[in-house]
Amino acid sequence: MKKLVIVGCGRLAGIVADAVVKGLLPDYDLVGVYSRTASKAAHIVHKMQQHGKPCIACATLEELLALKPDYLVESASPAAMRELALPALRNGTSVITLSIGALADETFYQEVAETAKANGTRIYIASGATGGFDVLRTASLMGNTTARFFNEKGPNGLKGTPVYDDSLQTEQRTVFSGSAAEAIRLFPTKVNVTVAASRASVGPENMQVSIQSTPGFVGDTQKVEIKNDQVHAVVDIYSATSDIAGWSVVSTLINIASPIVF
Ligand SMILES: NC(=O)C1=CN([C@@H]2O[C@H](COP(=O)(O)OP(=O)(O)OC[C@H]3O[C@@H](n4cnc5c(N)ncnc54)[C@H](OP(=O)(O)O)[C@@H]3O)[C@@H](O)[C@H]2O)C=CC1
Ligand SMILES: O=C([O-])CC(=O)C(=O)O
Repeated sequence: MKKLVIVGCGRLAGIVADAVVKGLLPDYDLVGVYSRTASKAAHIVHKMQQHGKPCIACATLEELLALKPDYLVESASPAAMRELALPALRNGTSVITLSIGALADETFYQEVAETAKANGTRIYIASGATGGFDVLRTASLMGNTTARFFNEKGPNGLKGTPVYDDSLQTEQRTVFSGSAAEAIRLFPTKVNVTVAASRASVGPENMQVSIQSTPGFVGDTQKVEIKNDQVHAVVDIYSATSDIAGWSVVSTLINIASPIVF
């Protein structure tokens, strides 16, 4: 059995824990969880215990890593990913991350890659609310490639960000246009998808991103378009909630343990 832990016990972590309970991840034991607010970690532990699965709530990241997990699911934030990636990799723990925005920083990205290699560990970039990383990478390898990313949200999905004002409730507007690197700086927890798609293709500085706010729109559309001399591919995903991102972690974990890999 592989030892699994989770950092960041919110909505998406709950989907992973439920998958363990439902028997969708038979190759893993969820041995520990850690979250900024202790009660969130305790909630997952309680659920696991109700199903006869031992799991502990750790008070610190160090305590969690001392469990010597094989895999750590990061479902917290890009800031958390920045803090935990190197210690986890040095601990012999591979990381499945949803907060790919942390990997927009080139220096950090290289350091993570070198540390993973030196320790026989890996970072797995979950497809999250987008996907098609196989075709994005393949088309990029062919050369002369451009890529762009379009995200549509409702105004409520932008509340608390620097671009939000009440006029967005009645007016459709492009609220951001720039690179994926700039996008994740402005919306640190909302556009991990753009950095993920960029890392599979042209990189965060070269992925052109636009974000449109549409009154009354519920959920997110994430559309990646890649072009080279021969290929034109569009990955266009609408999702009513972000649950697809939690399920993409379940899918990644199944892949890691599977004799047949997608
Ligand atoms: N790649 C993708 O497509 C997507 C990626 N995401 C990423 O996944 C993350 C999780 O999403 P979601 O589950 O919906 O978010 P939630 O806010 O529901 O859960 C995140 C949890 O992580 C905890 N947390 C935050 N920072 C830290 C930290 N430094 N150390 C430990 N715990 C921490 C939060 O604590 P507290 O309760 O104290 O706030 C919260 O309980 C997002 O922040 C985003 O970065 C999300 C959607 C799609
Ligand atoms: O809107 C979504 O579900 C995608 C998201 O949060 C992200 O990329 O960080």
